[in-house]
Amino acid sequence: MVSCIQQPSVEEDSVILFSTFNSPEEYYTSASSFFNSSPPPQSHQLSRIHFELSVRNLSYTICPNRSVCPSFSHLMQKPKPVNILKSVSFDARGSEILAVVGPSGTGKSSLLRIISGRVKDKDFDPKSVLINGRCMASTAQLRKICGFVTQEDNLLPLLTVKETLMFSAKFRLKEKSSKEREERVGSLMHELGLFHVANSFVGDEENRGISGGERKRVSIGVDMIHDPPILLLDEPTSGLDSTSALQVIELLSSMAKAKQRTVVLSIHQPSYRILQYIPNFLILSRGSVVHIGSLESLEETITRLGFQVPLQLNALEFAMESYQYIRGCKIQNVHACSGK
Ligand SMILES: Nc1ncnc2c1ncn2[C@@H]1O[C@H](COP(=O)(O)OP(=O)(O)OP(=O)(O)O)[C@@H](O)[C@H]1O
Repeated sequence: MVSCIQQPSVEEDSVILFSTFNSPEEYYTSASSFFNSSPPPQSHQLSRIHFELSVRNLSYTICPNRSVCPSFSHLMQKPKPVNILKSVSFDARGSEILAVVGPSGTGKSSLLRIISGRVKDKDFDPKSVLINGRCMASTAQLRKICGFVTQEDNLLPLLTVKETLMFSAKFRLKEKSSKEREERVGSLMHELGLFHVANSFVGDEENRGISGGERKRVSIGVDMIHDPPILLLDEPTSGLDSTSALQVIELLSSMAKAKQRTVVLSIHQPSYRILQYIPNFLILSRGSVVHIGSLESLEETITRLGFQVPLQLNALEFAMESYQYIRGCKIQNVHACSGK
């Protein structure tokens, strides 16, 4: 159900905010019927729809569950609940990349899995995730709106790139005709720069196929086939050489801009060139937010705390290496990221 639509003004390049929807298709259909009133819909108008992702006071605790043989149970400690995320709040805007960074085991993957709806409803409160200001009702709703690219790709080595995307289209675009699915796969391959390898096997470590960067782009395509407005990626550059990593981030940045998509990704040690494509960072330390904002604002915070970033490091590297020192300098204004 779309409950609130603001009249768009194309001339003013206005942002259209929809409050409630059940899926991207529903959203786009509503948008197009809205535009249908007058004048007729234009693709550039539809592409202006923004989805702002907000997270408010998100906490996540797991109680590890281990089933043991009763005769050994007296030897084993009862697992304690693990508090993985603590009151995490941030905003991610459409058309931009927000990078989640932090030391290993700090909760980056858990955060992305939760927002993408891959965690059971009973384990967290879906209401702590808001899209365009409206609380999400369930993880099922999140799964429909957010595409999620996991760190490990789950591609079938003996399928070609085109077959892989057609396979995903068959499951995720059930209501479309095969011609429409073929068209969607074609435009996606074009968008992802995969046309030249359309008929190459994906391959794996044993059967050499496409390159690592191309595999990553295929994985992104598999989860983008239904054109989700919010795209979450867990370490999309891991295992890639610096050039391929840069290509993936460049691609995500241009896709975010072209279709007003909201991109949130986790990343380890981004290179200087990659940093140019990421306007905002969310730094996590032991499940808590220690900084949200641009690299420049991080630098300012570090200086304000009396530290100096060494010449050979950038502010992010310094913050990551000395995170225990900057813990506690949480920037309270969660709107810093969205410039509100
Ligand atoms: N199912 C689970 N059972 C027990 N502990 C878990 C479980 N899932 C996550 N954790 C713990 O939660 C913490 C955060 O894990 P998470 O994978 O989110 O971290 P991360 O920042 O993505 O790490 P990395 O950068 O190494 O991938 C870790 O200490 C991890 O051991």
